[in-house]
Amino acid sequence: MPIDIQRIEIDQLACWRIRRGDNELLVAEQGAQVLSYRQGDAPPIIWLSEEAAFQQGQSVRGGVPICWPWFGDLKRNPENVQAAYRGETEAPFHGLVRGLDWQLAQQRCEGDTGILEFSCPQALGALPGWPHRVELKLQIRLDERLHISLTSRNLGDQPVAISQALHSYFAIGDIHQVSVEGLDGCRYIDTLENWQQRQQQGDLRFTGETDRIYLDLPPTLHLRDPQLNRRITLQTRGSRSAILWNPWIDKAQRLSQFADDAWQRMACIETANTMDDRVLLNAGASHTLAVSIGSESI
Ligand SMILES: O=P(O)(O)OC[C@H]1O[C@@H](O)[C@H](O)[C@@H](O)[C@@H]1O
Repeated sequence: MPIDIQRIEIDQLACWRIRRGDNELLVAEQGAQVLSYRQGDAPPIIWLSEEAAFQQGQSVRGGVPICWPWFGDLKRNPENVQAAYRGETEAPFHGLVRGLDWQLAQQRCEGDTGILEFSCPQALGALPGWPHRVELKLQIRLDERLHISLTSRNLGDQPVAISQALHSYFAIGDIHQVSVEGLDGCRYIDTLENWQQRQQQGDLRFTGETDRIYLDLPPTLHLRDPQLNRRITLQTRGSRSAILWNPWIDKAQRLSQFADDAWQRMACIETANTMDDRVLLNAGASHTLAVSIGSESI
């Protein structure tokens, strides 16, 4: 299986493209953000907005942005995650690293696998308002699936609490037809219903704006897509929570880099450590949050 790894530029962003046979993965150094992933001629698996902007300092809409060292609105995070931020200015949504330049530590092939490794040197004490020293690394591996793993190692001498997510946007045929399998019986927080806690019955179908934090999850979820005749599988490690998100009609109009009708063609399943699944990193401890993404015909 031929593997080709190339550095390319897309507008203002330095990117890496791995080709493995007829599979292609695109990753921006900024935010160590996976931008797109497709297998052969099939529609992409990871969704990238047709209105995506490739500008410095601004997360690209689509792909897999990294939310770290907190997920979402800091004020909605557990106390110890909030306390880790000491900044005077309002804490940015989804943490501090998605618009930063990460460094490519390595690009290599191991047999049939293409590998990129990035590190975020700013997390070692230079993030604004976040005075902790954490070694933060992202490894991306492409074999017949896409494997993304984010490792945080606390190099300080005090514990530090983080929440985080691999904010994955999936490309789908039609939001009205897809379902997410594996959530049955799980607790979730419905952020659109006053953050009330509920319990999932059966598979999830999208019937309106959806913004939920699922808890106590099993390690495998599926996104079933009858229109594209496929089932995307997510296998996670180091995670018991995920955010299921679709902005639907009104919020789509308020989002940056997002076409008014794009909500029909994407759904986010964000592999996470959030709410009571947050991570407390003791001095010297490390934690890896990982997802492997594959697709099969149905
Ligand atoms: O526009 P952003 O900052 O990339 O956030 C997109 C979405 O990210 C999701 O993770 C949140 O649950 C949503 O509430 C949010 O709208």
